[in-house]
Amino acid sequence: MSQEPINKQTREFQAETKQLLDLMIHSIYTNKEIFLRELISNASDAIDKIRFESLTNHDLLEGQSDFEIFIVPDESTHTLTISDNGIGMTYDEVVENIGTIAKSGTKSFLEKLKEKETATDNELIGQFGVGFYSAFMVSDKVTLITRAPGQAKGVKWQSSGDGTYTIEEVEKETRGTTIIITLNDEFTTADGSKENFLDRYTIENLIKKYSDYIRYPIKMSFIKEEKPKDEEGKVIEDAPATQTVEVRTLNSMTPLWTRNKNDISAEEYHTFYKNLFHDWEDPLKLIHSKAEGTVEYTSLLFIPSRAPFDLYTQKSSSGIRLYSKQIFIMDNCQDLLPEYLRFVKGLVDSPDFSLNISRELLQHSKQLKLIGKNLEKSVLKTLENLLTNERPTYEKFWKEFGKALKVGAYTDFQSRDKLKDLLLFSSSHATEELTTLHDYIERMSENQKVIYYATGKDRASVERLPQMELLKEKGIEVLYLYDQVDEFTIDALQEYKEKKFQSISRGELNLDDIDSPEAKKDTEAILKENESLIKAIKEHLKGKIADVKISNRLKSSAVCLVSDDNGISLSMEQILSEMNNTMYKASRILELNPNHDVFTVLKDLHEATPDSEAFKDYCDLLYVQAMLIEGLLPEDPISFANKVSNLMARKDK
Ligand SMILES: Nc1ncnc2c1ncn2[C@@H]1O[C@H](COP(=O)(O)OP(=O)(O)OP(=O)(O)O)[C@@H](O)[C@H]1O
Repeated sequence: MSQEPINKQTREFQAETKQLLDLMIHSIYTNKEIFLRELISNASDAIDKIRFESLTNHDLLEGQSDFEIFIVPDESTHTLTISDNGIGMTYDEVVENIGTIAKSGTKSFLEKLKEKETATDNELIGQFGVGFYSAFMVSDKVTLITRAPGQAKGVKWQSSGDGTYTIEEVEKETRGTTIIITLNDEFTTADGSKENFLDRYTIENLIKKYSDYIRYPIKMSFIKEEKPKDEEGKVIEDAPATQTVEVRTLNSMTPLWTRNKNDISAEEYHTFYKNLFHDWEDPLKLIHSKAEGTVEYTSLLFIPSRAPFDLYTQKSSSGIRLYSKQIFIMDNCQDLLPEYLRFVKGLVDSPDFSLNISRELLQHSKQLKLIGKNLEKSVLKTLENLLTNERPTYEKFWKEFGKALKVGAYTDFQSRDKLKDLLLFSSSHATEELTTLHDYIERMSENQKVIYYATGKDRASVERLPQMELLKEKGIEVLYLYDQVDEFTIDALQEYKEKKFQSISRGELNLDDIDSPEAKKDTEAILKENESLIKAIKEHLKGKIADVKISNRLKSSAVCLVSDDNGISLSMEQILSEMNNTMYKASRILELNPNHDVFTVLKDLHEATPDSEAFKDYCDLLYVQAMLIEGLLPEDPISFANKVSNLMARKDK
């Protein structure tokens, strides 16, 4: 670094940051007081970091190891100052962390906010940490002065939230970060405004409410007015009062999880959760447990009420924090819970971990694996109990996180078995209700050999499938799969309680009466009788389909497209092609309904002139019809449209 300080520069915020600041300033969030919680949480994180790093590099502390956060309200300047002696930031870190939005969650938050479809602003904003920028909700100007340990110079950053900020190097004696908020007039006087953030009593209450558990003292000075006392210790009433400054610690610093769970109220748990994980809503469920024995730990886990927007993107990280004897080691501790449970938030505190354990070592630690196993077990047990005893709550959970469990059952071989009883599906059994696989089996008749399922984008499109008609008529229940992952999950499970899964659009239907030897004989007879017709259709559609069959699954529709039992299904082919993977193709089988009038027309056309244009057009039209029913687009829509038009104008011969 050069000796000369870097002079003041004015820089522009990144476009997305500007957008976020605009939202803050124009105040979409009514609960403005949370700005203090956010800044204190940042300060506490910064102290956590230096505390941790100083274990291996004591010099970082620069001789100052009493960690603290200090708050100074100043009536004369209308400022509120929050200082910490944490890790601070270098010049580049300030630019990186404060001028840009690096977090994908924030980006997707902004996108969602633009759409404004799913929730109100308050709900949305509550779902992600508004962080540092929340200071702009209450201020005209924010100044940040910071110095990282070992750096000769500090950095001063300042902005009025108007799209630009200034940054320069400055002298700063002590390590850490000081944030000076110049409060907007609205927040400096008690009259006419809801909040006065210069009022010590207000600040004290806010700290109690949001930041009581913070592990470092949050201090503020109070002016104490006292009348002097005489030699006997009696107050001298007529003497003028003297003012003394008294520094008080505002928070109790007792980590909630170390307390006895019978002494903790639901509200305390919820406030703790909301503060630590920046959620706006209470958690759906919490699990607080202590384990002693081979491995000793306390865990406090929360199942949120709502899934974050980025849960299913790869960037989403685990929400588990690791502590050792109440000292923070790391957040996003991925190895504690399997990937599919990454929506679970919480913490683990175990004296069995050394504080300076590296992520790499941790990954291989036996204790971590053991704790992880127990945590997974207790989350699944909690979900099982919810499913059995609190079905509406479980369904609420399922709506938010069901997909995570389905992905788990598909990708996590070891957990598949544990997850299968927790899965819910729509089915033909009841319109509004979801079913477990267990309940499906319970309702099955003794003769039913397999569990039927159908895929489609929603209930209406599945119910319109021609293949459904027969099953409905026979009163056979069919699971409806709407989610892309569903079919992968079903494929991975293969069977449930020894009943295999069977797509209604694949292979044989395995229905007793239609697959009976007599029915088979019938189909074979029709096939034989129409051998040359079938051959001609197959020949004409060569390259598009693998086979033509006489169907035993159609009632009133003329055709349907199915795939065989090997390889992938048609719906999976579509999913893969949406992911730009066109390597895998389902083998298409065109099934014809021999009882449909179209079949007779086709037969007559073929018998009259085996290779007439009309016959070929009819084959094409039937094929495209079958594709459309499956939600597939015709390869040549113009030719299809022309053929339909010709038919409508009865120009075909
Ligand atoms: N007091 C501080 N000391 C050191 N670094 C800080 C401080 N405040 C903020 N930062 C840095 O700025 C970054 C951005 O802060 P911001 O509050 O916007 O988000 P965050 O804390 O990362 O996320 P979230 O608020 O969602 O937990 C932090 O990750 C941290 O690196």
